[in-house]
Amino acid sequence: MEKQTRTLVIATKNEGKLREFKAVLEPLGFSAVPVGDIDAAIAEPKETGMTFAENAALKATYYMDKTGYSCLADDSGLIVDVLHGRPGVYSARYAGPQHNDADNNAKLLAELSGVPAEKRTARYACVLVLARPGRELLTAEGTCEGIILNTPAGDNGFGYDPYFYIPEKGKTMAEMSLAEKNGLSHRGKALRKLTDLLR
Ligand SMILES: O=P(O)(O)OP(=O)(O)OP(=O)(O)OC[C@H]1O[C@@H](n2cnc3c(O)ncnc32)[C@H](O)[C@@H]1O
Ligand SMILES: [Mg+2]
Repeated sequence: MEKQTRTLVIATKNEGKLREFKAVLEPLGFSAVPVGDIDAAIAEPKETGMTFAENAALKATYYMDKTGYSCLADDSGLIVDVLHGRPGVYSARYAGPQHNDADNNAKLLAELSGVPAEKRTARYACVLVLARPGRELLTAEGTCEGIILNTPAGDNGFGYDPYFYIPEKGKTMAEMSLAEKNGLSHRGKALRKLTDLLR
């Protein structure tokens, strides 16, 4: 019973997200198991929602139904002001369905070409949904403000992190350790809210 309630299946196929989840959840006594370890054959659901919240709920419910476990899903993305919120919910597939970080970053830079630094404001947003058999969904969200650089810096993180600069820290998210990123990121904030709800 104890173990059952403390195991969280992480409903993501993204290794970068999984690393961040484990770093926050495991010290709090949760065992964070990627859904691929439960059943590698489960196909990814189509993310048909128009919002992060809809897609996070869709993924959490889908994987709970497939596995029978409590499943924690994350839907997140990059919101760029001068691009009217793009890529937003399409962040993973901005440059096409292949989910390629390099292609997505190249497209982002092309869209921002000629835009001066002061107009390159952006934020990351994350919505987490925990689906538990027979219970209501739990939701938590977080955001993190930054500026989109023209040249990448750092090798940590994933996705848009080498271009996502945090002025207060004087570095990009890809220049931060896992712990430092989790301390201020959209996902870290959402995760702390969610684990508070579980106490
Ligand atoms: O759906 P799952 O399987 O969780 O994995 P995914 O990568 O497809 O995840 P999303 O559908 O939520 O798309 C989120 C995209 O937004 C970007 N993103 C989100 N959080 C990020 C972060 O912390 N650092 C860099 N890029 C991030 C990145 O391109 C992600 O692929
Ligand atoms: Mg996805």
